[in-house]
Amino acid sequence: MTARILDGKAIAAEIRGETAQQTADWVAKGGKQPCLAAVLVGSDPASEVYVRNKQRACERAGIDSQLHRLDASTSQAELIAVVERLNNDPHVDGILVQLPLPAGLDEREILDVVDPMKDVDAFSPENVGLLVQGRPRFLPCTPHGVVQLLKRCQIPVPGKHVVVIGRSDIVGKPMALLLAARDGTCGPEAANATVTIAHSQSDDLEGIVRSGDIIVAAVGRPEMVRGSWLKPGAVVIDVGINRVGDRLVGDVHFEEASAVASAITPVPGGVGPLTIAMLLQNTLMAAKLKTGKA
Ligand SMILES: Nc1nc2c(c(=O)[nH]1)N[C@@H](CN(C=O)c1ccc(C(=O)N[C@@H](CCC(=O)O)C(=O)O)cc1)CN2
Ligand SMILES: [Mg+2]
Repeated sequence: MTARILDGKAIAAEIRGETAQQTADWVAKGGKQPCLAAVLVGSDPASEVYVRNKQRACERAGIDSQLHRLDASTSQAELIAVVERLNNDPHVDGILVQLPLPAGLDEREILDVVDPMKDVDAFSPENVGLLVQGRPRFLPCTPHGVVQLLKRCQIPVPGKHVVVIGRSDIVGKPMALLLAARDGTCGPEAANATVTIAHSQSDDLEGIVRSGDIIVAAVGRPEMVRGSWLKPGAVVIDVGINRVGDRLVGDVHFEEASAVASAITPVPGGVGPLTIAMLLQNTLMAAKLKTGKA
């Protein structure tokens, strides 16, 4: 079997186009141009690329953007003060603090300060809580991107066994919630899957992965999931982005997996671009929510 390649880059472009149109319609009707403020602390090269790509995507979608660059030596109190200033700035609709933060800064405490109505990453406790309760405000970008990818590639999810490998706050946990959501919860994104969360400490991880119809790999370990771990015909969604020398690889061994799976996302060009596409949607939604017209 040679797996079908799920072209996340093309789907992200399609979604960005839809958001650009929706933004133009909103502004034409007298709505305020949405504005996204990104906070980048330090100069991690990958974060620099992601923030630049977010700004470029905003520009192309007709969304205003700001970049607040802070030195790696910024203190916790200084960073909190910047976030609070953005919370109180009426021009700013969406705020994101690019992760990871430099060592010494308490990520959780910073994310707790972001105004939940401007929290377009959906990382604040209030927005995570709403998602858990099945009445989300903003959907978290990467998991929402995965659900859109599955939907737009017409991959059947209801009733399927999805194995999510990884339990991070950003991907694993919200991914499992969205995929397991029942109709009428989590909006049209409800997926009605049977979900297993597996991780590095799971007994018989290979056996668990082999029981999955759909595998979402988000462990952060280069090429950890081997082709021999997969059920023939499984769908493989690789959320990992790992730099190995000058190569970018996912958490799945792509060549081996492609020989066994029915469909697979590449790295790069799979899930990554969808994260940014979904961020734009959340930013437009934040601008609309402010007026009570979302
Ligand atoms: N505040 C946030 N921080 C981080 C998030 C996030 O959603 N919010 N996610 C990741 C980084 N990230 C966005 O911020 C992100 C990662 C990767 C991509 C992407 O398009 N990747 C490309 C490859 C690009 C490359 O060469 O590195 C791909 O997969 O094709 C977009 C966004 C952690 N931090
Ligand atoms: Mg990818």
